[in-house]
Amino acid sequence: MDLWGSNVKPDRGVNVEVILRCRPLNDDEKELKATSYKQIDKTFSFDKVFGPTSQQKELFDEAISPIVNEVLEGYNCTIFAYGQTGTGKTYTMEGGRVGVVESGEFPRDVGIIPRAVQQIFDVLEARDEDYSMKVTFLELYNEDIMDLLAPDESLNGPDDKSRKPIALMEDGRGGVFIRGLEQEVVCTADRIYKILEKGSAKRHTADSLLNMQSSRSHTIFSITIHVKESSSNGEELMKCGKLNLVDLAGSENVVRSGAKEGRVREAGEINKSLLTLGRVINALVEHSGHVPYRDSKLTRLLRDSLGGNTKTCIIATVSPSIHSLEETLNTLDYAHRAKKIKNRPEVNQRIERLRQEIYDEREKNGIYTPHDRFQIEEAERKALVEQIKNMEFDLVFKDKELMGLQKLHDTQQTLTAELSEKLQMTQKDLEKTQNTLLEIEGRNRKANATIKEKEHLISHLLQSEKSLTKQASELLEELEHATSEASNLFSKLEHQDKLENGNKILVQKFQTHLAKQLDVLQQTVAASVTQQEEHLKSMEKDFDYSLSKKMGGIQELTAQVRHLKKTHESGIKSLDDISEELDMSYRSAFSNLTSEVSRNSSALVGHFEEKFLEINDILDDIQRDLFNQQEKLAEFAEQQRQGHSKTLQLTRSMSEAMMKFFETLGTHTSSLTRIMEGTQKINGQKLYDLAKEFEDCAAFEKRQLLEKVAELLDISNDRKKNLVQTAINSLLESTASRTCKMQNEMSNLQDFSCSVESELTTHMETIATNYLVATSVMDNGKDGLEKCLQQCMSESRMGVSQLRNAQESVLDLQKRNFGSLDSIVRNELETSRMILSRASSLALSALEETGMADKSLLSSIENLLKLDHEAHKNIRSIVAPSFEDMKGLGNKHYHTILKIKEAGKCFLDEYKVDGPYCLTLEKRPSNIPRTESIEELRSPTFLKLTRPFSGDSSEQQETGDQNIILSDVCESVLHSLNNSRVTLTAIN
Ligand SMILES: Nc1ncnc2c1ncn2[C@@H]1O[C@H](COP(=O)(O)OP(=O)(O)OP(=O)(O)O)[C@@H](O)[C@H]1O
Repeated sequence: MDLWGSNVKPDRGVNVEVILRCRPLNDDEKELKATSYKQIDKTFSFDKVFGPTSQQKELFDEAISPIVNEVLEGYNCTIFAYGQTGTGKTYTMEGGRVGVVESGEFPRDVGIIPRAVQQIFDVLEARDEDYSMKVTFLELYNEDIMDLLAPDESLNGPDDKSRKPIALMEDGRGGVFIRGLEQEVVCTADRIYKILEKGSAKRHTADSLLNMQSSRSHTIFSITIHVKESSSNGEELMKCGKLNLVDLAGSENVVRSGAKEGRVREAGEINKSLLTLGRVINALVEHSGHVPYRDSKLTRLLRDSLGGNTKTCIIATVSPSIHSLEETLNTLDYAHRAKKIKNRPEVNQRIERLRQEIYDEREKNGIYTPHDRFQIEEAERKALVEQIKNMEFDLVFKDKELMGLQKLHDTQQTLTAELSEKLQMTQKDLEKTQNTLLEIEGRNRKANATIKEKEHLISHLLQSEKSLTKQASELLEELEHATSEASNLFSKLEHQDKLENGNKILVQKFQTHLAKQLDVLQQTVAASVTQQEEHLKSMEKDFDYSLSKKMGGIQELTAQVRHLKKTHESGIKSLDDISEELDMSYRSAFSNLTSEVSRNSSALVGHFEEKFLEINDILDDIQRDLFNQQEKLAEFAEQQRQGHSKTLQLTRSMSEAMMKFFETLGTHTSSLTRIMEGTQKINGQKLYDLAKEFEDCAAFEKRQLLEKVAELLDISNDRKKNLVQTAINSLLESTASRTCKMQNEMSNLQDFSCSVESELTTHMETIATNYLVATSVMDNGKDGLEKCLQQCMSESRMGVSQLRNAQESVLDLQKRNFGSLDSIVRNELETSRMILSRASSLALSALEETGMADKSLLSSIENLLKLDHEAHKNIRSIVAPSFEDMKGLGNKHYHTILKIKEAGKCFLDEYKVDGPYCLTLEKRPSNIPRTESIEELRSPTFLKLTRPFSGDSSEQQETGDQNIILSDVCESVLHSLNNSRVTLTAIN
């Protein structure tokens, strides 16, 4: 008869409860800042979740306390702690030391087990019911079950090799039991704490990278409670509840846990148990027919808790560190799947018949049984003991067998794993080898095909070579012919080279001649300019000198005239005085009148004569001075005229020289153009001849070789033709463009010469007009000056004649007075008075006239001076621009010469750009045999393209393109010869 639960209806299936607990960051993780805000799109749902700040009490009260109550109701309950190492499984299950419990409050880090124990005792004590409590504490290490409550004397420590594992037995009803497992009956909570502490100390631990005190085993702490209750119908009921508290080993992978040597197996076993646990969970979730409980001892022990009649709670512990992310996700996935497992919890209860039994059992005083039942039971017991003994014997045998089989199975599994690994490797190797084989086969096929192709080609080539060898001798002759043609061509080129050299010398000569002529011209112009400048300067100097001298003379004249005037005035005054004296002393000194009058008259006449003579002298001086000036002016004018005419002559000669030079330049330019055109024509003709000859030769070759290697030769000939044609075209193009450029330059030069010529003519004309203007102005000045001088002279003459008239009239009066002195005494006074007054008035009028004449003379002199100044100014105004013009002309002339020189240089450069090239075939050295290959012909020893140049590196660089083009021509000739695979005889 089933003692427990046979008369109890099973509860409806309930899911495994899953709680998630995340521990806080430890100090190392805080230092490493191992948090992350990386978002992972995965959702897991759990019954309860406890964060890093959650406390032990909080977790117990909210999640575990109800389970403990259910245990007290007679249910079997299991609480697992599952998670990566170091995530707080042991902390959650056991926690810190309990120590001394004050006023029923544990220290805050005390875990589930002590708190559950405390709750059980509290409830049972409060109910005041009969109960008994037993605890077991076992460890599953490397698939061996160890009793952590075994007496101390059998153990020497956690790693004691003498520790014997205890056997896990089938109970025959699908369940298991552990033979020899110590069950300790406990009456107080303290006792349990001690047992727990002792057992924990014996547990296998090791330091791993993730936890300094890492549990290397699974532990199961079980509390079994028997409680006797009275039912409503007065019957006594016995309820039996069992609480399994399972602390699993870390679920991390071996590598990450840093398992050292010897610990790998340990990790493997731990993983094996956990893997089996995972498979069992999967099978239960997926409702597979077979649940592999038997694959590990852990699953065999927890069979009831997974899919059985036990209420199960899994506490999944995780770390908040980013470094544990993968493991955390695995734990979450594992726990989430486990949540789907359904158990069918049942209450373990039976009707109390033997209260005494419980009492005895508790008190350990034996059990009271009625006699009849005792006999029956005793018989049953004996039979059962016998049966058990037999069974135990069988079991031991079977256990041994099983262990042997298990070991065999394990060895087989390892072997299988190794073999499968080897198989996989071999398969990979095979695949690789197959691939390599395929590749090699492919290559082989290709190589075979290539060999066949090459064989075919070789045979074809051999045939071709034979035929070519035959042709070679024929071609040799052809080549000799071609060589002689080439030597002809080279001699032609040499001739052209000579021609070009002659041209070059001509150009150089022309340039030196041009330079010389230009230098002479420059010197002549400079000399002419300086001479003219000197002339003008001396003219200016002379003019200044004459002007200053004239000024001195005029000033002297003015002073003398003024002196004369004063003298005249004083004479008149004394005359007046005398007449008045005469008048006053008329009556008293009439007798002395004649003598006095005659004396006075003679004095007057003498004075007049003297003054007249003086005036005459002065006037003569003035006249002489004026004559001198006139002569000098005439002389200056003549000199100036001569200077101008000389300048004109020089300018004309210069112009003629320039004209001649430009004519010579034009002739040379046109002759050069003609030479260039001739050269171009000759070049074109030669190139045309060369192309024609080449084409003929190529056509001939083509005809000869067409039958044998028609296709190859076609391509070769076309290529050769194209090459030669392109080279010729480009050469022609370049020659034409260069000629065009040269013609342009020539026309530019001619235009420039024309413009210079016209400019020169204009300048000459301007100079001539300026000269004429200057001459006419000079002539005009001279005429004006002459007129002034003549006027001055006539006025002086007039003055002299007037003075003479006055003298004559005075003398006449004197004569008349002397003749009729006696007869006209009385009337004489009147007459004398009249004469005197008349003389006075005449003197006054003469004075006035003299003053007037003086004034007019002075004004004439001033006018003359003004005219002289104006003439001087005019001359200066003419001379200064003449100077400037001369300088400008000199500068322009200098620049023009420079430009001409530059143009000459440009012309020479241009001529050089199109400089001669010559293809020289040098003489074969005597030490090389006549039948050398074409490759050696390519060597510069035999054939080279040279271009004579003046040694200027820049010139060489500038003309590099022409070199390349001609090189290409030469290269193409060589190429064609090379392609023909012929040998060349000596070239001389
Ligand atoms: N919730 C928590 N609050 C505070 N400290 C904790 C918490 N969980 C774990 N710890 C601390 O983390 C460390 C590791 O915890 P524990 O040894 O319990 O991990 P474990 O999962 O049992 O590891 P293993 O599988 O290696 O045995 C301990 O020092 C423990 O005190």
